[in-house]
Order: sequence, then structure tokens, then C-alpha cells
Amino acid sequence: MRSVEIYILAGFLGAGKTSLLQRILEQELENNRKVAVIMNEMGQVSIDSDSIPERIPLKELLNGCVCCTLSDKLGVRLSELINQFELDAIYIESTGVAHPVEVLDACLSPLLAEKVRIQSIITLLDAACWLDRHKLKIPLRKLITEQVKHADTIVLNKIDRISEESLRVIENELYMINPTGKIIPTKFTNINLSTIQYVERKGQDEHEKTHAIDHLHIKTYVHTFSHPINEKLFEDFLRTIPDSIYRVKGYIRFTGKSETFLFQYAYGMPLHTKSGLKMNNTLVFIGDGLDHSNLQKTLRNLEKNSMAAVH
Ligand SMILES: Nc1nc2c(ncn2[C@@H]2O[C@H](COP(=O)(O)OP(=O)(O)OP(=O)(O)O)[C@@H](O)[C@H]2O)c(=O)[nH]1
Repeated sequence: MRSVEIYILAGFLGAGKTSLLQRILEQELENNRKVAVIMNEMGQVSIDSDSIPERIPLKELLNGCVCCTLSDKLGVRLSELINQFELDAIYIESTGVAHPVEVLDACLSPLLAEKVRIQSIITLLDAACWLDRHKLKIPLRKLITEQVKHADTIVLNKIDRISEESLRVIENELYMINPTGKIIPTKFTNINLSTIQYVERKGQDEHEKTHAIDHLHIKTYVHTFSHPINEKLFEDFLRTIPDSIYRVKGYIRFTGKSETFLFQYAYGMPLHTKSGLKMNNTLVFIGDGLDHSNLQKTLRNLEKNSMAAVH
């Protein structure tokens, strides 16, 4: 199945997200790629939506933030776009106060996980605002740092407003927070699309499609079991999950039970509830530096041991 590339544009208010999106869309159209946009605004109206060319499918999410109150709706809008159009990519412009990992989490509902491929988290940073960040309230300062920390690419914008010397200082500071992120200093988001797009690397096992993309800072892995899983062995497995795995969600069937369970795991707390739906036995993992081949091996063993426990 062909999966749609997802790009998440994060970055504090006024950093240049809409300006960057316009540049990206111009270049995507020149390249004849079919792309769509989801625009999230905290307010009741979206002013920035007018800046999107008419031929690009656009969905708006207003009056809240996709990383919290509107997280369910993001999945719905993504599904609508994927079902209505044959797309290569979807760009999500999040609100300035969104946490990128929460946005990523909202994109990966178990129903969508096989249809989308998180390609990149791009954080826009206003260089002058970063220098003055001590003037911001602590939660906002923390948020901007988190946006930097979890980015695959940091577009360090508005460098016309700072000195060469300050630029070097900022680059060092960003490197300390996110050593693997690619830093692109710009004026007026003047960048070439190829510098922020990545080519997907194939999984190591050619016979089995893997949905983990190695270049990403925050990695995701989708695993589908072919058989029901022993509940006790699954609980044992949960106890071994490292802190670097932030989220696990999906549907699971247990040996000897006819119903499917909706499974959620966040910040070390697992929860499973009966689901009326007959879903695939699929789990989505989201984590920092997630070792997907090791995880795949562990989950395959879990399935093998579950089957052995039946006999
Ligand atoms: N001086 C300067 N201004 C810039 C630069 N890039 C963007 N701007 C201006 O900054 C303002 C905010 O840019 P936007 O692209 O709307 O930023 P945004 O992140 O989408 O803003 P929100 O939607 O409010 O979060 C606009 O007036 C831009 O023209 C730059 O490199 N230098």
C-alpha cells in the first residue's frame, strides 16, 4: 500500500511557519506532486488559509490545538484527505503552542498508521526571539526548547535580525539541545525544498514492510501480529518498555478472548479497554531513538511464545 508522507511544521507564534509553507507549496507544485494542507489555528478563523493556492486541498482545524483538544479531529481530517485525493504528501501547520511529539502522536491513530509515513518534523525558529527567550514565561521557554529538541530539521529564520556572531552562538545552543537535527539558517524562509525533504530508507528486512524511518529523530514503528497474544506475556513485555518509548497504541487480541481490545500506553501507564470493533492486531510505537529491529524481534518472540503457550 502506498503511504502518504506527513510533514509537521512546528514553531512558536510568528516564527515563519506560513511563509515557509508557501515556499514549500510553490516548489511542490513545480515538481508536480500532489500535496494537501491541514492548518490548525487557536482562533475561530484562519487568516493564513488565504495564503494557500486554491488548487491545493486544505482542511482547517480551528479553535483549539491539534496536540490537545483537537487531536481526534486531526485523524479524521487526515483520513478525509487520504480517502478523497491521491496524495504524495500532507503538510500540517500546527499552532505556535503545539508540542511536536503530541502532534505526531495525533497523526498516528492505529487506523491510519499504515496509510501515513511521518517524514519529518520541521521546527521554525525566530532567531531574535530565541536570543530573547529569557523574556518569555518559563512554560513557553520550555515549549520552544521542546520544539527544537524533537525536530528533524530546524529552520533558523529571521537571521537578518541578528548579528553573525549571535548566529554562531545560537547554532551552538541548538546543537547542544538537538545534536542530530539539521540546522538551516534563513532569511524570509528562503530555502530549497530538497534541503528539508528526505528519502525513505528501506527496512532491513526486504520481505517485511517496516514503517520505521531511520532518519527521524522521533521514530515510529508499526507492528501487526498475525495471532492472538497471551495476556500475561504481553503484561511482562510492557514492564520491559524503556522510558524512551513515549506512546504505544493500537488494537490487540488476547488468547482465549473473543473481543478486540483498544490498547493505550502513555508515560509508563498501560490501559486496555474492550473495543466493539474487529480490528487488526496492530500496535503503533512512538519513541526517541527507538531500536525498531530489536523491538520487532521482541514482538515476534512474544507472538511465538504466545502460540507455544496455547499448545
Ligand atoms: N524580518 C523578517 N521577517 C520575517 C522573516 N520571515 C518571516 N517574516 C515575517 O514574520 C511574520 C510572521 O510570519 P508567518 O509566516 O506568518 O509566521 P507564523 O509562524 O506562520 O505565524 P503564526 O501563524 O502567528 O504562528 C510575517 O510578517 C513575515 O513577513 C524573516 O526572515 N525576517
